[in-house]
Amino acid sequence: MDISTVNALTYEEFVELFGNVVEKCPIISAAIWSHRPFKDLTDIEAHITEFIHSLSDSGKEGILRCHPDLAGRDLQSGTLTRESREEQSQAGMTTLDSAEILLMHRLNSEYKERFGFPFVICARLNNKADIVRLLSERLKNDRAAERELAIEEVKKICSLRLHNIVLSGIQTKL
Ligand SMILES: NC(=O)N[C@H]1NC(=O)NC1=O
Repeated sequence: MDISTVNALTYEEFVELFGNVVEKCPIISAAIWSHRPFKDLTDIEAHITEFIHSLSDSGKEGILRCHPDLAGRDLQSGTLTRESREEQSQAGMTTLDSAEILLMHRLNSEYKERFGFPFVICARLNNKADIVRLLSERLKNDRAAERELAIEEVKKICSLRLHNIVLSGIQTKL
């Protein structure tokens, strides 16, 4: 799919296609649609980044709260979004043994208790061991630093989702 195809999408088509590039935050694609025509994919990403950075701290934390836990309840009950399921599967979260699931639950709860939002990391860029190590390490950060770090991870997830949509040409959805 080239950029002229993207620029020709109606608002409804655009949100249908890009609505989940930031997990469960279709408002972001709804907002950036009005910035068409986009020069290229990098331009779309820049508008998404600008939107996210313009949010207050509570707005950024709201974005983080839209993310499902890694190896959490949604994964166990099969209610993850398609994108999240694929990402969690790629990071090995779908094949944890019961001790590893318990460890993830314990660390996720500890993290949420401390920061008030879930631990977010780009699962496609990390394996199981990285995730457990970074979850433990990031628990030591202060809330402001952790919020910013987690938002950087949201941007990485978003970038990979965007590239996936455009490069794999999910034309069937158009
Ligand atoms: N909590 C969390 O990091 N969730 C996610 N990360 C990712 O790459 N996909 C997700 O759903």
